[in-house]
Amino acid sequence: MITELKFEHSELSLLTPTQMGDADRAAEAAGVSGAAMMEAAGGAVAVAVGERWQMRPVTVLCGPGNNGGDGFVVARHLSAAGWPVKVALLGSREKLSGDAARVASMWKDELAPFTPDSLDGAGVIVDALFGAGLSRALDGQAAILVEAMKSRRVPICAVDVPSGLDGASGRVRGAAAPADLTVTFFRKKPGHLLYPGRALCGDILVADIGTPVSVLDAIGPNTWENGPGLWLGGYPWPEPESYKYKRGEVLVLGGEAITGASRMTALAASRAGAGMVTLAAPKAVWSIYATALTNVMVDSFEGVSGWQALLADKRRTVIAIGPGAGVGTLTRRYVAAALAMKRATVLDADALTSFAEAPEDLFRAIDGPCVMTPHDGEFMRLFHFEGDKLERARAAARQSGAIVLLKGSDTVIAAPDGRAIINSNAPPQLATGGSGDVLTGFISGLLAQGMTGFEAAAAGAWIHGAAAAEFGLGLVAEDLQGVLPRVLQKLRAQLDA
Ligand SMILES: NC(=O)C1=CN([C@@H]2O[C@H](COP(=O)(O)OP(=O)(O)OC[C@H]3O[C@@H](n4cnc5c(N)ncnc54)[C@H](O)[C@@H]3O)[C@@H](O)[C@H]2O)[C@@H](O)CC1
Ligand SMILES: [K+]
Repeated sequence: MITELKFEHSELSLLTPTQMGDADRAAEAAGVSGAAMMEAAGGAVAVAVGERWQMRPVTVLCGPGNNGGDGFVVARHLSAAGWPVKVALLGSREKLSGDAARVASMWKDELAPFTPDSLDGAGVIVDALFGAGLSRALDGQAAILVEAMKSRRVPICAVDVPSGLDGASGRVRGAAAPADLTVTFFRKKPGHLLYPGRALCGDILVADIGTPVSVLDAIGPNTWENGPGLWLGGYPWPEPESYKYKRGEVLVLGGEAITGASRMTALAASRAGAGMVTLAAPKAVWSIYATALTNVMVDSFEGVSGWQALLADKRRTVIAIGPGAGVGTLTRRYVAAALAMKRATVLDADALTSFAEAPEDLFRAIDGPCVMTPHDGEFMRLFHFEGDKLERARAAARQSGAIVLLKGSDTVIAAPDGRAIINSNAPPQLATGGSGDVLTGFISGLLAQGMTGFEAAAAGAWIHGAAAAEFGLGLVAEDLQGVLPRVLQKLRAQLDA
């Protein structure tokens, strides 16, 4: 069994705007002044702008808080480097305080009026209106300027976040202009990865502004961006002493009407490294499965008692149900029988939809390690939570007691204890029929080899995205398991390097 990984200090940690405020205060308490961090932040943005764009007129839009303070530092650096710089401030210099007031006083030129005219002639705009301190929807002059930025088609560099983007949820409050480049500090925020925020940020750079990593001790991040750094250390590579049962056996329930889905799940589970994979085929369609599968064993069964007999074999450490299973009472009973074994179980697709009328029955039955992999529609049939994707997935995990992997271009993986991971490597071509069946297989295969549900779901989602990216355009779901070996070889090389 692999011990649960700890990754509080990881570079993949995500901090909400509130946590980022805590981090800034803790950094100050540790002796890094706010002024120094603001200088570092503005300096990093100026360097990023200089690296991305050739010298050209720039308009820096500054807000009334420290995000605006960063803007003044950017303006000073670019101006010193010879760039023609205009600065427009929302509000007045007199209303600025603290570090922002100090850096504003170092800007000796006149301020441009805070109107869309300030954007005239700009070859790049630095958006430093609001960052972590956004406290309400944009309105008035701020909203007018953001709308003007949106309509100008001038490249934008956002400081910390595109102003108006809520760093916690990825939602837009009032308005936000899409940036080409976003430079954020110390750690990313969930809103950089959750849609629509992700699409508004453009390329994201994380700059080190001197925040000591030890500030994370008190904050205790419980949200991460998915990446090998979270689970590669515990990845179940085949070892010389492994034998097939040590690498677990996955039992996949085969459907009667649709036989392709569970076959893809089974093949994906074996590619992901399960020692054995058995497809449980209803007697009536056994021959279809048997002729189509070679490295996957096919066992026929009849009815719930037949299924229970297959489950009775204790070597079958992981059970995967859902792809092509069919919606209805029978699938509900198959799921209940599987959950009663208290083994690692992956529930997908029809296994979830079959409980639309009585989700509580499903939650009550979950008593062992369980991973659910709903897409939005399936999720809404079982859960009725409001909020952003992170909040909904977390609430669902807490209510059901399962690891909930809520699919999408920003897949969220949440654990009942509140931890969550946002996946960010899925290319658009992954949105193709059957790709979910493959994901269920990858996760099952990793569970079979001893990963925990949370890690298996995270690693499964990541290798799924990486396989799609590796294949490129023209992908169909069946291609995913075929390119998995290349993804695994690259991961292995990364580990060995
Ligand atoms: N030590 C620190 O705290 C550091 C902060 N940094 C920067 O500071 C930012 C956070 O600074 P703040 O906490 O001052 O917050 P912001 O500068 O993001 O915004 C807060 C200000 O905007 C006003 N405001 C919020 N929403 C508004 C709305 N919709 N319409 C009009 N006014 C609105 C608030 O009343 C307040 O005056 C970060 O995003 C980052 O860019 C960096 O300089 C690094 C160091
Ligand atoms: K901003």
